[in-house]
Amino acid sequence: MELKNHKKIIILGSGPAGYTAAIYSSRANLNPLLITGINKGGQLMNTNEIENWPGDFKKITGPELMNRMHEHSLKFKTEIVYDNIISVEFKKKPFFLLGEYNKYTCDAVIIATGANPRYLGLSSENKFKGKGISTCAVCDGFFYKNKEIAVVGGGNTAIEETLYLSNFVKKIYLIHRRNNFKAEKILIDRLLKIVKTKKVILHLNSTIEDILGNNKGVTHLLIKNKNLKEKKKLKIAVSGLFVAIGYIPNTDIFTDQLKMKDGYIKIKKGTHGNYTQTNIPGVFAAGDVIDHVYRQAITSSASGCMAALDSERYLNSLS
Ligand SMILES: Cc1cc2nc3c(=O)[nH]c(=O)nc-3n(C[C@H](O)[C@H](O)[C@H](O)COP(=O)(O)OP(=O)(O)OC[C@H]3O[C@@H](n4cnc5c(N)ncnc54)[C@H](O)[C@@H]3O)c2cc1C
Repeated sequence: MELKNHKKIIILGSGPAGYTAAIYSSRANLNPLLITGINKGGQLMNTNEIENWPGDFKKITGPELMNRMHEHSLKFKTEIVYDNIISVEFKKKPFFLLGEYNKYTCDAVIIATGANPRYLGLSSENKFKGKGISTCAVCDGFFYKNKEIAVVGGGNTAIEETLYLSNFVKKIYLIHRRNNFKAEKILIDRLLKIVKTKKVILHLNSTIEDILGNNKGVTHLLIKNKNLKEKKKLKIAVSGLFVAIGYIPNTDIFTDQLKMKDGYIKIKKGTHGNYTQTNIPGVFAAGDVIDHVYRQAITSSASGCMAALDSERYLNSLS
């Protein structure tokens, strides 16, 4: 293995948070190295339609947007390498990162390794990803105006997504495998109010057995109620399914190094709000890897910018 040059700053991840951090760090003359990870471009590579990136009101695909971020980072001379980090040592200085192809050392690091939505695991789910299957109501809900859709899940996210979607879709079938919701009471109360209006139909103790459709996208779901003895499955007509069963932050390699909460990297609170600094000075984190609430391209980019500025201040303090 060739030992790469020591860097002032290394950015892990090539999603909106990583590229934004790279653009800011390069323009601050920090000569950052950005390591893309296996999924170059991040989560947005899986979407064909983005309508909420400010300034891009004409249809733009995820790969187009991420390619532009890549070009933008290169324009300011960010060094970009394709590698996947498999272990890190943050308890000693300089920080050490072991990739599949190379070893790296640096004075500061920005972790922007993102998160991945959890899916149900049905083979039909893969077939309809981006064609009726979504994991983000704020991103895709608008495409289902006045349509009948389903949401699956029983935690805060599922209920929040249902409440959000109920503002513009015609009807929502909320499918949950248990009898009770694992969400905050205030959310459940709001949900039950809408259930009374029949805009939301609950299918509790129920699982999705299959997703049916045609070449245009999802048309029906097959649902099984676990309490009913008969094997008959219910077929409901929907044009979209929002899978809201959680996210898995990409933080396995940091578990014995950094403080975490529910798998997300914990950042310090400061006098002016949240910093992007972790419990280890010099290690910063940005984007979906620290955020289980907003999970948007723009919020990830914004925290990538904050991490770049925070790390610049940190590096200045060393000299
Ligand atoms: C299908 C879909 C559609 C979406 N549509 C929209 C939309 O329309 N609008 C919107 O605002 N948001 C949308 N989102 C949400 C948005 O994509 C995310 O909020 C955003 O991508 C998060 O950016 P990020 O940079 O934090 O992480 P990610 O985009 O998750 O990128 C993480 C990066 O880290 C890298 N990485 C991971 N592990 C390692 C490692 N060990 N070593 C090195 N690198 C690593 C990965 O390769 C990847 O490049 C959508 C999400 C999905 C899944």
